Amino acid sequence: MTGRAALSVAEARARILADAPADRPVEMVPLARALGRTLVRDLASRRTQPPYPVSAMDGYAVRAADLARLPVRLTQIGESAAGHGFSGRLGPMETVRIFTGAPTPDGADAILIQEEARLEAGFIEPLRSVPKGNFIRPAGLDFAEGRVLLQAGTRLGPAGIALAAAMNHAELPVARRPRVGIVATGDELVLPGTVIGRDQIVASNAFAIAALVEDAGGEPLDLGIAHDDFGALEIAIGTAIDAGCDILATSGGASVGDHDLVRPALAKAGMELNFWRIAVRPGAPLLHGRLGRMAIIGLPGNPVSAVVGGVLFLKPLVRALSGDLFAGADQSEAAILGAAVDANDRRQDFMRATLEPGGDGPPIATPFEAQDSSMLSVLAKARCLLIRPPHAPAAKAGDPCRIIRLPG
Ligand SMILES: Nc1nc2c(c(=O)[nH]1)N[C@H]1C(S)=C(S)[C@@H](COP(=O)(O)OP(=O)(O)OC[C@H]3O[C@@H](n4cnc5c(N)ncnc54)[C@H](O)[C@@H]3O)O[C@H]1N2
Ligand code: MOO
Repeated sequence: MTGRAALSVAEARARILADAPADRPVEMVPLARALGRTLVRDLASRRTQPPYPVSAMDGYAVRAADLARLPVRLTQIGESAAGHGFSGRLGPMETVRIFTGAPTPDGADAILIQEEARLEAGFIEPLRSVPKGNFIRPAGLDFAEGRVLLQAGTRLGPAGIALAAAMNHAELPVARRPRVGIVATGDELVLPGTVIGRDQIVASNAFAIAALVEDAGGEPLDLGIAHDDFGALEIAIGTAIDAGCDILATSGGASVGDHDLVRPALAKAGMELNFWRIAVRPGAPLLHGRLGRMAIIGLPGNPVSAVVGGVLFLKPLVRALSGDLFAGADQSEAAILGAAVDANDRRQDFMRATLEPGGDGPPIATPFEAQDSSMLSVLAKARCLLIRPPHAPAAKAGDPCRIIRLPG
């Protein structure tokens, strides 16, 4: 970092999201593949639910007035089960055996549960009176045909998917998952599970970034490892464009060293740079730009910096391109410091921390001693990032703080 004022985390995220195209390609997906997808159109019900009055219990369909003065004896004239209603009509002192979910027969206005009736000499003898409407779910209790029950921008979870099914939609209009090309850069990198030479290290960033993308609702596309030369980077950039990537996420080569070629290679390919380097720790050499319709997020190579940059910037962009109207919402939540922390400098700090339940209050976040941005062993133990605002004064255990939970 140089001494000049760098963008804040919030400004950088806002600029990335402001640059994201609002019109997302739409695709229809079957209900079974809709989990986590975002609706792009309001969904109105194609039917009324329940479509007719139904019984909420197993028992007897009755006329409440017949039970006003007990004892009485009712004659059972038929049965109504779910899927097999009773086609006749209930007259005075008549009853129909009924089961949960079955249509209420014409003439009946209440359900007497079977625990409150007994069979007496071939008749049904109610043990109590019931009010009109007892245990009857009226038609349209849940929803009526034509009503919009799921709004555009809704992220579909189990309940939303069930509701869409109940509304008689087999396929749902959702935003196409953004495709994210991922390229790791560095001469030292080799794939896990291969023979590792001297001076080589195992490439791990692409796996973390792909997992983050998948978790956020995107479609990761691994473009492999590009060596630190213009040719290799050009090929990777070209492959991302040809594959129709919405985003190209690079890792490594983002800093100021002689072999940090990502920015010059992207510039050579025609990228319009939005910004490079921000006031954050870890992950300062973050880059954002645009190459045609493809957004570029250049993440630093340090493994923790790559993940933190992924959580803070790539995830909201993937969410935005997935149709999520709240993609830019603050991801942070309140917590209590579990240990003292030093005063912060001008970079907003995201310290790796444990997270424990705080009883009735907010959870307790305790930062690890080791905060080096190369240490995946610490990141993997962390449950959250403890946010230290720029120029925050020293704070002690018990002070309020803000955190971002880490995925997984
Ligand atoms: N003189 C300066 N040096 C550095 C600065 C600076 O401002 N001035 N910034 C530092 C900061 S902050 C960071 S973060 C790093 C980021 O550098 P790069 O993005 O160029 O990353 P590399 O140099 O390529 O790699 C850094 C580190 O991470 C390892 N790495 C890279 N890719 C992967 C991968 N896919 N999987 C696992 N590990 C990876 C790489 O071997 C290096 O050890 O720059 C500082 N320097
Ligand atoms: O920002 Mo770098 O991520 O300090 O290590």
